[in-house]
Amino acid sequence: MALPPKEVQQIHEKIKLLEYDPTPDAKVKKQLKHLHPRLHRIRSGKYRLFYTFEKPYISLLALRRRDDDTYDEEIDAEFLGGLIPELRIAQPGVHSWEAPASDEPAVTRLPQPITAELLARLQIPEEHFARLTPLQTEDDLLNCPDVPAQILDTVLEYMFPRPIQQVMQQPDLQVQHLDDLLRFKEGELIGFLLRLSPEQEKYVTWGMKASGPTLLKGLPGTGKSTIALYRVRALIAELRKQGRDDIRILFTTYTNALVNSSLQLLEQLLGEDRRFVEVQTADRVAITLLSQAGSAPHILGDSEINTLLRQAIQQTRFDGSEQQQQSQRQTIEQMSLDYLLQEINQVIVARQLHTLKDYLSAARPGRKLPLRGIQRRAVWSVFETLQQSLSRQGKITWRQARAMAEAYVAQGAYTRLYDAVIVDEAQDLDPSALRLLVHLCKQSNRLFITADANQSIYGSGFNWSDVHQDLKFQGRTAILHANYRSTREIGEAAQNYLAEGALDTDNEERLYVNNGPQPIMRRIQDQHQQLQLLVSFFRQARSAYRMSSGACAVLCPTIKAGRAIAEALSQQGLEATFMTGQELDLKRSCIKVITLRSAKGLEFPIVALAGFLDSAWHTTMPHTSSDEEREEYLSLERRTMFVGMTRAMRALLVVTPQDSTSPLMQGFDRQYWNIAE
Ligand SMILES: Nc1ncnc2c1ncn2[C@@H]1O[C@H](COP(=O)(O)OP(=O)(O)OP(=O)(O)O)[C@@H](O)[C@H]1O
Repeated sequence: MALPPKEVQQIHEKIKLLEYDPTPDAKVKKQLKHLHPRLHRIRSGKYRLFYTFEKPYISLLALRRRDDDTYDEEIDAEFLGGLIPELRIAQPGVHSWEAPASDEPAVTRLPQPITAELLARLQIPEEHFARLTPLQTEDDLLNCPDVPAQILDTVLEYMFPRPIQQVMQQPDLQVQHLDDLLRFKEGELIGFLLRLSPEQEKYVTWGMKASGPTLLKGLPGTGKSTIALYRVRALIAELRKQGRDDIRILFTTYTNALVNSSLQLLEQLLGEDRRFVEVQTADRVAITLLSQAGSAPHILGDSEINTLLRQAIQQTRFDGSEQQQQSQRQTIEQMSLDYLLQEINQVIVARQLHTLKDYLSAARPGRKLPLRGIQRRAVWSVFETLQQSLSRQGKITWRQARAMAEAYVAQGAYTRLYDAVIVDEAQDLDPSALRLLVHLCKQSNRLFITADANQSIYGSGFNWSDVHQDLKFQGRTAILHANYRSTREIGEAAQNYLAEGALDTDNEERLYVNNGPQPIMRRIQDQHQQLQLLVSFFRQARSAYRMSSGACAVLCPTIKAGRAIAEALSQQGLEATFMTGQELDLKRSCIKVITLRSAKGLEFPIVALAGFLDSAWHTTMPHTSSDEEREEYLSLERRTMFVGMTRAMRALLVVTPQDSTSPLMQGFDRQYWNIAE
């Protein structure tokens, strides 16, 4: 991007030459076996272009200038670089960055000034010039909150070229025609598409002509969402082949934050054809349908439901003999409010059980606490009281809204069905939301679902075919094994932590493309220690990976802990913002502080899990007297922690309270985690 036009032309010619024949010729093209078995370079005037090749691809890794006083060998060696020295410590123990002295980071000056001319060549919008040109040091660039993270990263990348080890770990982007490189430089092309692995490529079109829907499973970071997006393109191509030009495809994500990022990728992937696709959360689909059906429901918030449920428990009159009534009351009192609400939501409302008889014989997959007939009667009575008070107030819950939308479509009242429906992150969808999506799809073989039960953080899993008879995936379930997001060290440490909370143990075989330092677990005594730790970790990781604050995230158990951490970090000069799931703005170049739950589906290069000091997670368990309920709760929250850990791409720190007795703060094995007090 930063090259002057004459040199661009020259380099372009050299790439053409490679396209024709990349093999070494002992003159311009040379193999650099001593640095890496597959590494080559081609000379182009003062520049060296480094590449690898493997039919049918040539991977262009970097372009380096050779100054008059450097030898080729020197530039090659420098270019290869090393792994990040400070973070590479494999032995447990205190890192250099934890020592108090590291609070005063060494100043690294930029190798050349940031000029307006340079910024223009890098295609950076002029509005940012005034903010960028005065910057002098690496730290200035890393911590420049009012410029978008992507822009800072472009300048950083130019100022501090990455060692080849890091470049090789970055995803491969695919260029269809060489001229696209020039078009990109001129700003006519927004970006390039990711090159999928052959395995992933296969699942983009897999089972499209089968007799039923397809399910794609896989560990975190294996590319499920990516494949789902590429599948949209494949479906459009297929429908076009059939002569269709009025295509309608629905792509659903779990959260609003994922709607935005999926839309951006679809725009890049589809260009004009983006108009054929609607991207929504399943809940938005349900609400839109209900308002089209003429009812604009008033939906209750979470805290309102808890209050109503408490009142319902008080008001419920249980039936039967005195003894039976007493035993029912006891059943309810011994259950935690959360567990009772989940029972009502997941088992009764979501499965649309309309009578006590249905509930008495219902399967309750994933629910560990067994409920006998008399106990189910008790739950049913509370459920009925709750329903009555809801209808008196003219309000409904989210679960009910989804169930109503499903019933509306199932009756055949809605005719604008979709040619294809893609459901990403289905593991936490309400059964009735899933059924709604099944009904909305014209043909069951155009339904494509991705899910990872181990990332289920709201419910306790379900059997697909219990949800809908069309959701039988025999012979149409695929599992992805290669993790492209996290390093092996992070992935394996997270898996080891998860062990007891796992719902799906199919994924024994795990592959990784990236390596890095072991994730870090530190036990702290107070808020002050936590803050010091976070500040040094982010400072050091940011500079080790040369990424701006926008690459960093703190994931917290509660909103309260998140707000406190964001404020404390900002006071220490590390701009940080707490964002709720609704407010999430991934482009902001500050440290994002979010809850563990709203991090679902997202990813960040540098992640810390913190804020457990004041949280119920480490002190108390919910009021409960049964082991089963406790076990179910713990495995759910363990999965939530697991989802948080697996958001990290390169560096992960988990901060836990030193005196915690909660099982959630245990289970860190020294074989996988770098642990110290
Ligand atoms: N073939 C590939 N090469 C390089 N990077 C890839 C490849 N496939 C996926 N990725 C990257 O890996 C990351 C994870 O992909 P994605 O979000 O699709 O995974 P996922 O399975 O949906 O993850 P999760 O279930 O944890 O949300 C993304 O940054 C994506 O761009």
